Amino acid sequence: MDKFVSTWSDGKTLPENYVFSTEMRPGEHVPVSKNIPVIDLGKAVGLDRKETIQKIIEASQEFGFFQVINHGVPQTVIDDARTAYQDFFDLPTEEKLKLCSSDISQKCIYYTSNVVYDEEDIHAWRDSLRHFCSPLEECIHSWPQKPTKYREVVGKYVTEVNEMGTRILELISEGLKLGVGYFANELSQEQYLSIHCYPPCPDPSLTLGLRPHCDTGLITILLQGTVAGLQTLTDGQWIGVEPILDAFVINIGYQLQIVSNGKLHSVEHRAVTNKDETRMTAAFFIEPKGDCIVEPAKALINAENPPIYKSVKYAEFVQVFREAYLGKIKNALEPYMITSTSSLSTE
Ligand SMILES: O=C(O)CCC(=O)C(=O)O
Ligand SMILES: [Fe+2]
Repeated sequence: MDKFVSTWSDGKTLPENYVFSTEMRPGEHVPVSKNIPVIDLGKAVGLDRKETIQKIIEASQEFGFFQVINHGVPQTVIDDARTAYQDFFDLPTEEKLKLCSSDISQKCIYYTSNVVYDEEDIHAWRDSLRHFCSPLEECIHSWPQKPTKYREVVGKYVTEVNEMGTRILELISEGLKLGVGYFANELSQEQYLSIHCYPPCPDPSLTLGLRPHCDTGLITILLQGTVAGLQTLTDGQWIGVEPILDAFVINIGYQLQIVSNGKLHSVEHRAVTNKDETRMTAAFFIEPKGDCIVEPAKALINAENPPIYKSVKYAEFVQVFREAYLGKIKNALEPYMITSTSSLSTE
């Protein structure tokens, strides 16, 4: 089982099946941007609440991304989880391989590049651990048994991060004028965590840690740490998201773009590698249940603002998304757009 990058890489050679096409390669110079808003979530209570909501909505429209500080997730919870992630990836290969699977229905898997590794021509420079988090009391038994503290500390982490995510969704709901608790139902009841480990790479200009994609669900909450690597496509240009220790990067997923009827944007992003340091990130995804029907919120639809997306069953959407991810179709949202190019293609 030597397909895992951290197992075989000597940091000196970049095999051909990790070299992306010229158009996909990240190249050398991508500036880190300070433009993506950093929002103080502590201000979401009291006098500054309205202004904070405004900032979240504007950032979600303009960038599809923002960072949050003063977010209420206790420092010890973040530190302990980070140690647990690190300790997991430091385990002997045989231990990690116990969780190796390409069966995406498994509740906890250790995989490399992409869960559909065998279907890819070019692989991404990354090993990942992914596990479901909802309902926690059921999923937790599938999580790694080693390091021994993993379940306890990551259990606390996902509980806190989910609670913060719920607060952010509540602010978004208020900002979109959808009322209280719009997302507090099956729209947000599926959660999972992906911990990505990007080992040092001999030539970061030729490969990617994670291909360009938009996230499928409502929102993603990423602990990026201090090593840069996340980039977003803004106005046709890739820009780096500034690493801020202990801040969380929030991004809008496709389902929130649908619910907001295109008001909020799910923006393409990718992860690049670097030569010197291992980069480890934790992405927490808040998503609808598989059988949940997602559609533009009725409160946002009127004669001037007709729906621009069709209703879609979330599990079906995820299927289409996987094909888009592998480049089989261009844009996962396209089949669900009411004013889509389908009318043009009949000409
Ligand atoms: O690791 C990162 O910086 C990005 C992770 C990400 O975009 C994802 O898991 O969907
Ligand atoms: Fe993502």
